[in-house]
Amino acid sequence: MIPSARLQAALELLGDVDSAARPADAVISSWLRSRRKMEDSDRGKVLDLLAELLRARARLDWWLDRLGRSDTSRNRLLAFLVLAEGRTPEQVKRLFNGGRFAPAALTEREHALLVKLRGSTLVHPAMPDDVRLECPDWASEPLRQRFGDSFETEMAALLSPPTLDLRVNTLKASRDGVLRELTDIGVRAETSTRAPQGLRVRESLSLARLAPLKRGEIEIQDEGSQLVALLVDARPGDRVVDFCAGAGGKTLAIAAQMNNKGRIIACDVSEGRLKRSAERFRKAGVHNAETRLLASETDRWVKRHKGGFDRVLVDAPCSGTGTWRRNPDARWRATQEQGLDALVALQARILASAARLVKPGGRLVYATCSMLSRENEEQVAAFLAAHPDFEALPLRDTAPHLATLAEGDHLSLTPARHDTDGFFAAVLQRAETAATRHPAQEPA
Ligand SMILES: C[S@@+](CC[C@H](N)C(=O)[O-])C[C@H]1O[C@@H](n2cnc3c(N)ncnc32)[C@H](O)[C@@H]1O
Repeated sequence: MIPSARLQAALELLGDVDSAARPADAVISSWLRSRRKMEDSDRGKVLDLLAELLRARARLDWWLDRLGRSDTSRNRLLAFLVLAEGRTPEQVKRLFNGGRFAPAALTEREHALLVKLRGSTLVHPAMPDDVRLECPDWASEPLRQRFGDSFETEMAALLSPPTLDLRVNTLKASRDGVLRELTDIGVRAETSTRAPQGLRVRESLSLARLAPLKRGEIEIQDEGSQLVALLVDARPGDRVVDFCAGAGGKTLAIAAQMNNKGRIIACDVSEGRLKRSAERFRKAGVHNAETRLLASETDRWVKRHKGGFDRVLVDAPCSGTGTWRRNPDARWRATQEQGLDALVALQARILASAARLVKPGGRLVYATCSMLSRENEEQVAAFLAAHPDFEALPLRDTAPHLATLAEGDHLSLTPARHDTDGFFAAVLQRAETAATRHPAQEPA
């Protein structure tokens, strides 16, 4: 594919992402399905460029606004080519040449824009900090409060490209075996530092090269997400609920921990996601998982099964602030759709309802991929205040090998500190019944 054709493909894709109500990864999946014949390397280059454009959005729009231009996809791309890639207006003109697969030829006004931008870079001294750091207004204050002096470092880490992390599915393969296979075909992979079944790939590659992925022997899963699934500490034979299972990423990891023994129920309010999870269970050789579509968090199924489970994971819908490396568009989407207040209220309702499923002595794990205290520590504190039969178990006790990843009692991961997505997880235990805790006091 010639460079101008790749630019045209990136421009079309950016236009689709900008105009869609769906997250960028859903738009990209549809686009990939319609471009099956495109060479892997071309696809990779188009997607890398799209990710760069999405990561630079606030800075590009700042420049366009300063120069009195509208923030169209085309203007963003033009500005990016000069500001981020250092191209001259003449070079851009040669790419935007109106050829068969190339972007339409530059207008005079567009050429003038390029000339005004020539010699500048993405960042300008007059740029407000939040623009420079690509931090949306709604998240700036809570993230500054959360990180204090480390705010800039954390924001900068969220602008770096994400790592490709894999989890080896122990139902089908061993980590050593998969690592050997990947190394043999020249993939630069290494074992994860903390997740026992994790591998990290240190290069940008086409997933088509990963044969174990096709065979269901590995899943793509951030190391942080793998650690959250580990905290559920599900044992073979347990009864487990994954309350917000989505497309089953954590359900798969938990089913493998359970060695396919016992029962895990993947619940969600999204039928589409649950369908995808069921397909993934089949591919991964998971036999102990089933899906349960809920009408809402208070679906009658929850009441009917109260006190029935050893482990309940609530991987709550959240602002996704911890995943901005991976989903740069989420910054500009999260609160447009729901608003942080509404999300926090929903999390509280989900947590309270799902807690009913936990049996005495059982555990409730509350997790988010958010880095905002309101969705994390404050949410857990409010839950504990309203549910005196639950207590928080310190991470140093539930997972001593992960103790250094704790803030207070809970797991707290950030891209800058741990080179994972941002994750939070709290392990909450329901008290045993008085009868089990104090058998001596039972009436004869
Ligand atoms: C963070 S995602 C889950 C990701 C998934 N656990 C994984 O590891 O791939 C949150 C999920 O919560 C679901 N959800 C939203 N509202 C819900 C509710 N009221 N009850 C249960 N699940 C809900 C969403 O559909 C979404 O799939």
